[in-house]
Amino acid sequence: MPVKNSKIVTEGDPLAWVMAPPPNESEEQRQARIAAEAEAKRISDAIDEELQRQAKAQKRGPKPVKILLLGQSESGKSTTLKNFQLLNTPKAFRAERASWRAVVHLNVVRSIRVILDAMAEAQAYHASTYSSPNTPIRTHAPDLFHAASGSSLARDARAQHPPLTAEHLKLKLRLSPLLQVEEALIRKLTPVGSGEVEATQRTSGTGSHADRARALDREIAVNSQFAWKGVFHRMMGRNSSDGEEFNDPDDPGHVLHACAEDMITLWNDPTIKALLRAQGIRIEDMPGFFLDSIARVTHPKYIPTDDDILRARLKTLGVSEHRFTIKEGFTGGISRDLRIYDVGGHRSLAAAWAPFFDDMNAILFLAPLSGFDQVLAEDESVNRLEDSVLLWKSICSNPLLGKTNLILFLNKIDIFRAKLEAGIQFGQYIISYGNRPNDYDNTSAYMRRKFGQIHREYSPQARTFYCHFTSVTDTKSTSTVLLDIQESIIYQNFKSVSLTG
Ligand SMILES: Nc1nc2c(ncn2[C@@H]2O[C@H](COP(=O)(O)OP(=O)(O)OP(=O)(O)O)[C@@H](O)[C@H]2O)c(=O)[nH]1
Ligand SMILES: [Mg+2]
Repeated sequence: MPVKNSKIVTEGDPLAWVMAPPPNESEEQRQARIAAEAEAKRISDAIDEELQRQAKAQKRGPKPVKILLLGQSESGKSTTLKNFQLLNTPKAFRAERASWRAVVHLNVVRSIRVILDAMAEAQAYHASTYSSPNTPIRTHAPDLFHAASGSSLARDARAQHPPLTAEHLKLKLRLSPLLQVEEALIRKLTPVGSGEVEATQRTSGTGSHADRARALDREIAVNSQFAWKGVFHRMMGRNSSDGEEFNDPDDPGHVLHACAEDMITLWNDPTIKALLRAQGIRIEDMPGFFLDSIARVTHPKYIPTDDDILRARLKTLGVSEHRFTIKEGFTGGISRDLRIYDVGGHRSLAAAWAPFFDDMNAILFLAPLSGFDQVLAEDESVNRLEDSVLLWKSICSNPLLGKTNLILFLNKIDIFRAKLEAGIQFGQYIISYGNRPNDYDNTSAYMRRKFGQIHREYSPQARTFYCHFTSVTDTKSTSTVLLDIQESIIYQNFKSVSLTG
């Protein structure tokens, strides 16, 4: 019987033929099949019901708010992310403090290495009459504004290397174990597959001969924050986050502690300070500067503070998504999912990310104003501020991002101010600024106008220019701005007054 029926049913319908019961089915088999089919249908209905419930819930629930952080390397993207974490998930942020200890240590060692390299260059200079040849370097950006790389300025100053004494050379020798510490820290921070060590420039980057030599130095970049954090959690004692000592006898922190006094002596030595000045190196403006706190950060019981974590420098590799739930109260009673995307700002990639992020509610673009007298680590013929302007232009003009809100942070204004106050002439690097006053108000307003002009001219369709002068290592002022941004995006209602401060 079933054979006949199934034949009739399957005619012209291959799918029905496949689904049809087997030709010689017994009554017992038929019952079992019908029971199995009923069970399968029950399960399938339950799945459908769940899917429908989820779809309804998703329709009802507000969409997640998505923000992409963009900007050149060292512009402050990851630091801004840390501010979002501190604002929305302070407990989780603080629970990970101990993991940052090694990063701070690595930063200290790198700063000391910059000094040791500068000393080596001074020694070489005094040992011979060698003077470096003038390498041709592009001095201006033709289309936007004229920006000089500054190499010739640094070259002039280098002629005044103060001579080093035997005491200096002894100090240099005693600090050499730090080089092994750097290796050990790098190995620990980059478990297999989680990071990469790349050639990069560590100095303030005035493009001098010294900088070119240092371009061969390495900076580590990590892919997944969790991989390296995990390693350090395992290294720590049980109550480490409360300030317990590292229990591991191989902890590189022990060597740092042993070298602390020598590092302090070196950093405070007037000849060394003069030497750094002569070579145009401003360590205090470099990322991850902790030399004014050596005793504290090398103490065996040292646990980084919020400020230390924000100042610690660890280069980002790749892209990472960070999820938060914005708590009720911030958003007037509703709770919303917030997703922040942090990408590595290496030059070859920064602009390439953009098209993958056309569904962002906002792009937060960081342009460090302090880079006006620096060149890129990746390409020393390019002025950093000029590079930021070009990247900004490419984001503004990208048709895929035409409807995305762009929020500009003119960042690192603390370093920017310090440089101007130290007498570094803005107009000497940003040639188009000419000889207008070298003060913060005029120079910052000039740059804001430049970025605003590009935004206006290159946006595919009209949109508002949101700009803020920031120093994202300052958590207090940054949290006010970020709160404003979170709320503005949620309500699709940017408060231009508070954002264009
Ligand atoms: N003084 C000062 N330092 C800052 C400021 N913003 C960031 N920094 C420091 O600059 C360094 C680089 O910041 P990051 O946030 O790591 O830069 P990034 O844009 O994520 O860089 P990549 O990961 O290489 O793309 C860190 O050591 C920060 O502490 C600022 O406004 N002022
Ligand atoms: Mg980063």
